[in-house]
Amino acid sequence: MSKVAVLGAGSWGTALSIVLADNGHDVRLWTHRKEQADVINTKHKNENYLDIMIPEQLIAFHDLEEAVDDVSAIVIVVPTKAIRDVCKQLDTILKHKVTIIHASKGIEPESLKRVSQMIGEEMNEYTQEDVVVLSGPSHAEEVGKRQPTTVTVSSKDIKNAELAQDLFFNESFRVYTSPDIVGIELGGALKNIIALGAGISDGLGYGDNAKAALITRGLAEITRLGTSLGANPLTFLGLPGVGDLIVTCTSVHSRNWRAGNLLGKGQKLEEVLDQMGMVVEGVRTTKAANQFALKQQIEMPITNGIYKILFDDMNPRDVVEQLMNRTKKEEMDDLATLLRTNYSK
Ligand SMILES: NC(=O)C1=CN([C@@H]2O[C@H](COP(=O)(O)OP(=O)(O)OC[C@H]3O[C@@H](n4cnc5c(N)ncnc54)[C@H](OP(=O)(O)O)[C@@H]3O)[C@@H](O)[C@H]2O)C=CC1
Ligand SMILES: O=C(CO)COP(=O)(O)O
Repeated sequence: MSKVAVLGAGSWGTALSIVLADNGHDVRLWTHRKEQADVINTKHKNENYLDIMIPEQLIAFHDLEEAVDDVSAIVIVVPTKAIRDVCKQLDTILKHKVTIIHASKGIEPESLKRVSQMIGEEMNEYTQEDVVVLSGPSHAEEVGKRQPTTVTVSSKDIKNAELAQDLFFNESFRVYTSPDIVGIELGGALKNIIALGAGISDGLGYGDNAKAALITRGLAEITRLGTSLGANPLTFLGLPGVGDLIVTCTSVHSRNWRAGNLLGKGQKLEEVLDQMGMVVEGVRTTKAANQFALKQQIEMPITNGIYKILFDDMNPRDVVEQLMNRTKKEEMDDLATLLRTNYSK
């Protein structure tokens, strides 16, 4: 059994710690708030994040140096905007080489960097090739209850991905591997934009037809952006692509869907984020993807519409009207070309 530190004691960090503790590992859950570590260690609950009892062998730490002392693997699960800060701290205190896994889903506005790239940039002894991503349709609320869940791990070095697979795999948490880290990271990040859209659609009172259209056409534009950055288009048909799109667009557990739902009901972005109390990654990722799509002339009308609702205060109904009245086109056009090109390689 291994000694593993999980950095980030929100809902996902807590749920992944439970999986690791169930597998018999010595798990240290690090939080940047001392009072939260004390509550977890006395009540064995992380009340504001996950309504579930935490195994007693799972210990929360506030001191990062203590949390990572002598561990063989570190799982980073803070919101994407905190990745660089946490890695900078880690870089000054890590005394030995470990397996680094991350489970965060977002990309950085301006740079469009993926999380493994940010980790590689902030940690001297590591490159993005060393990092493993864990992603897939996996709401913390269900993982914490040991309900059947499947995810995918990926790294440039397949041995690292297999190490992560061995750490997490159990009878209710099935872990696949994939060689396509670019696609796995982008699938997990970009689906949050579409989940905001699905929430907006439900908030407006539209039905299943509209949501199915958003998921399907959303998948098309995510695939377009992903492949332009080097992802394999087939990855978007797997768990971290269509799988994660389905789970986030159709579940009340999703923070992105819930935020979108409030926007669709007429609330403003600031008030929505104030009441969420948890990270809504899709907001920053919409900004990043929209900037990139405009610059590279990649067709992403749904992302662009959601950007206008979030940042230009455009009325969601007007955005839907614009989307529905775009120029007539063939459904498959460039996607068919993408898939054909990939198959013929
Ligand atoms: N929740 C889920 O089901 C899933 C989430 N994810 C991804 O995991 C990542 C984390 O999400 P989730 O756990 O839901 O988020 P939460 O909002 O539930 O928790 C985020 C945690 O990170 C902490 N944090 C924020 N900034 C820092 C910082 N600078 N240093 C240290 N800790 C910090 C927060 O602390 P504080 O309490 O002080 O705010 C909080 O404990 C996201 O990228 C998300 O997309 C992926 C799959 C499933
Ligand atoms: O990524 C997730 C499930 O796979 C969680 O999505 P939310 O952040 O929208 O809750």
